[in-house]
Amino acid sequence: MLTVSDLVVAYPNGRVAVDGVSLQVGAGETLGLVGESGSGKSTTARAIVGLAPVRSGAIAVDGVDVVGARGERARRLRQTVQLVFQNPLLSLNPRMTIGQTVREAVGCAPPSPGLVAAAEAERLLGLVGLPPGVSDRYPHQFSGGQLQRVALARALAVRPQLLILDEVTAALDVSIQATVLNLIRRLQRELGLALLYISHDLSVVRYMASSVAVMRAGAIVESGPTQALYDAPEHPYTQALLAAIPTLDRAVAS
Ligand SMILES: Nc1ncnc2c1ncn2[C@@H]1O[C@H](COP(=O)(O)OP(=O)(O)OP(=O)(O)O)[C@@H](O)[C@H]1O
Repeated sequence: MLTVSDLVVAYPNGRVAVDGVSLQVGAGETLGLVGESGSGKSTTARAIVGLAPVRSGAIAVDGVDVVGARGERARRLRQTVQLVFQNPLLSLNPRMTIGQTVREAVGCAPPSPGLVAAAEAERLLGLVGLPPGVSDRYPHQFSGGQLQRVALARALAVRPQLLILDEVTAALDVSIQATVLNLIRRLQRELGLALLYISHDLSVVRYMASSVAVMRAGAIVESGPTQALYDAPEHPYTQALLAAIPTLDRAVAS
């Protein structure tokens, strides 16, 4: 579903934020991308949706080239891959009700006979666990955890095959974090989505991902199946990250 090969991203100020990254996510799989702040995780995510200045390398989403995509190819990509960020307030239009926001996204999905946008928006808001009757409310009337559900509903509305989640629970309380993580796992199972799950938090990634890539200073230093990598990390950087692992696991499991 996603193949990134030797990706180099350089910002206009000359900063090389991603320097030779390669990774793959198969259909229905979850790859975790971990690393400290500034290691280039978000830049990699932005490059995959065509929002970062790629200097060299290749990115293919479901076989479609991302780099330089315009017109119909860009439109197809916007439908196939969706990106959800840490702060949904910044990405949701404050002047639109959440019903309008999700309905608009439903309109970007491939046409489906008999699908009524308003009913589909209601269904999606229910699917992410929001109570009935919230469609007429505005973003500022929701808590952080609820807004992240709205952002997920909007992303799912276009029926993507690949979802990139960038620090989506980092701003949430630990108990809410656990609920949102479980929601994402359930949605992924039910919808068969491929996930690129980005976080600096290794305990979250262990819970979410079947394989993991560890990023440092723009490069992948180690990758492999989650269990094997956590049990026997080879790179000193991975070992240091794992030594500092927090204790979310119990909260998630409860
Ligand atoms: N628009 C930009 N222009 C110039 N440099 C940038 C830009 N965005 C990010 N950078 C730099 O690129 C590097 C990688 O940043 P990036 O946000 O991709 O890392 P990250 O691992 O996602 O970190 P964080 O979790 O803090 O977002 C950093 O040094 C950052 O300062």
